[in-house]
Amino acid sequence: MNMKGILLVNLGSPESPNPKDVKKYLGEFLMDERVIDVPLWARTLLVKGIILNTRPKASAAAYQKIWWEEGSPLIVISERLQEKVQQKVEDYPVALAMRYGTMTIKKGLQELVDKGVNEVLLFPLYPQFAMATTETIVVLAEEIRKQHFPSIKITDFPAFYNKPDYIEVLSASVSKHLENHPFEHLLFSYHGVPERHIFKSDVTKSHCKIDKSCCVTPSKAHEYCYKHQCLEVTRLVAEKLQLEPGSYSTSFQSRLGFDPWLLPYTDRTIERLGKQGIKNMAIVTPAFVSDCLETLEEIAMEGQEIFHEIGGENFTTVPCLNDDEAWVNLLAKWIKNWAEPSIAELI
Ligand SMILES: C=CC1=C(C)c2cc3[nH]c(cc4nc(cc5[nH]c(cc1n2)c(C)c5CCC(=O)O)C(CCC(=O)O)=C4C)c(C)c3C=C
Ligand SMILES: [Fe+2]
Ligand SMILES: [Fe+2]
Repeated sequence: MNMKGILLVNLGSPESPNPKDVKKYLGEFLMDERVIDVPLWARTLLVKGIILNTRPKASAAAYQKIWWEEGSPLIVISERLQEKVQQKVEDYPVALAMRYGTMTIKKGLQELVDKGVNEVLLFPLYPQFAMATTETIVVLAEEIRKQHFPSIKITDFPAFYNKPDYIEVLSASVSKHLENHPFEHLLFSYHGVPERHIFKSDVTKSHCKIDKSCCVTPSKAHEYCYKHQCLEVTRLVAEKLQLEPGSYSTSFQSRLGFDPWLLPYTDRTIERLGKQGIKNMAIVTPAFVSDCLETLEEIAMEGQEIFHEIGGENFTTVPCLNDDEAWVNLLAKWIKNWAEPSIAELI
C-alpha cells in the first residue's frame, strides 16, 4: 500500500550563537559545492583557510542579537510551521529537516519511513529556485534516497514564486503590515547570489546575460533563473497591491567575497534612497519564508541603522510568512493537491 508524507526542508542554523558552533555550521554550509562553487582545493583554501578564521566571531555576534530563548528563530519558526501544517493535513505525516546542521534530511526521511511512508513530497522552503538552496536540497535528498531508502519515491515540489495563490498570500501579508506603517518606498530585498550561479543554472547556456532585458524576455531558462524569479515576485506583488511605479524597487543582500553578485546591493540601495530624500521606508524579504539572521539582523537592524544615519526617519520590515495562517493553509492546500490529485481536480 502507498502511504504519502511530506518533508519540509529549510536551510539550518548553528546549534547555538557561540563562535564554535557558528564555525561548525558555516564550515558545513560554505563547503557545499553548490554554495561556494569553486574547485575543492580552492573552496577548502577559501573556507577553511580564510573565512572560518575570520567570520565566525562576527557572525556569532550577529546571531547573539537575534537568538531567542527557544533557539534559532529560523529553526523555531520552521518547527511551528511544521506543527501547524501537520494539524491541517492529518492524514499525511509532515517532517522537518534542515540542509545543514543536525536536523538532517536523512533523519527527516527516516522519520517518515518509520511511520510507513513510501511516497515523499520534498518541499524546499524557498519560493525561488537557486543552486545554493533548492538544488542542493534536491540533489542531496536523491543521494540519500538511493543509498538508504531505495524503495521510496520522492517528488520535488518546484519553486512557487509565481503561483497566484502564493502571490496572494504574500501580498496580503505585506498589505496588512503596511496598513499601520505608511511608506514612501517599498524595497523588495532578496538574498543575493554570485552572478556565476545564474549562468551555471541557465539550461539554454545562452539566455542569461544579467543585463536589463534577459529576465523580462520569455525563455525556458527562467524555470531555473533566480534573478528572473525574484523580479517576477516583485512585479506580481506590485501589480496586486497596485503600487505606483517608482514607489518600489528590488535589491539583493548578504553578498560574501569579492566575486560580482546580483545588483543592486540592498545596503547601497537603502543609502541611495535615503540620500534621495525618502523618509519613510518599508522592506520586504521574499526570498525567505522564515525570519532569520538575514532578515532580523541584516535588514531590521543594520538596514535600519544605515537608513537613519543617512537621514531617514521611519523604517519598517515586513515579517516573513513564518507561521501565518494563510501561509499554513496554502501549504496544506498544495500538499492535499499532490496527495489527492483526483480531489484537487474537483476544487
Ligand atoms: C557564497 C555564499 C552564500 C550563498 C550563495 C548564499 C545563498 C543563499 N542563502 C540563502 C538563505 C540564507 N542564508 C543565510 C545565512 C548565510 N548565507 C551565507 C552565504 C551564502 N548564502 C552565509 C555565510 C550565511 C551565514 C550568516 C553570515 O555569516 O552572514 C540564512 C540565515 C540562516 C540563519 O541561521 O538564520 C538564510 C535563510 C538563500 C535564500 C540563498 C540563495 C538564494
Ligand atoms: Fe545565505
Ligand atoms: Fe535573466
